[in-house]
Amino acid sequence: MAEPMTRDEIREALTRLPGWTMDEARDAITRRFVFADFSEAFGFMARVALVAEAMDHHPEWSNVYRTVDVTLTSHDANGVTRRDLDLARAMDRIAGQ
Ligand SMILES: C[C@H](O)[C@H](O)[C@H]1CNC2=NC(N)=NC(=O)C2=N1
Repeated sequence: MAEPMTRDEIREALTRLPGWTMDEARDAITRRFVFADFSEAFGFMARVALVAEAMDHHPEWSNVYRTVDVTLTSHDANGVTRRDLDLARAMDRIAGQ
């Protein structure tokens, strides 16, 4: 089982992922992405889905029109691991935000 990161380690890593915040209650990191319209939002999700599958690490997310709310946590570690940070970085790159 992967080891979860400490809250201090997560906090330090999030200084380089400014759009993301810690959800301590859920031992996760979260971010809200807002796009120009639904088509952009869904295109983002489609591209992220392929990256997540390739990483074998998947987001918990919901989409309402042009907004995508994302929660990342590592289920097998019951907490945040480097895989969550890697996926967050990939999502930011894909979103261009
Ligand atoms: C069997 C499969 O490899 C595992 O369930 C992977 C899939 N995607 C995953 N995604 C996330 N977020 N956490 C996991 O622990 C995880 N495990």
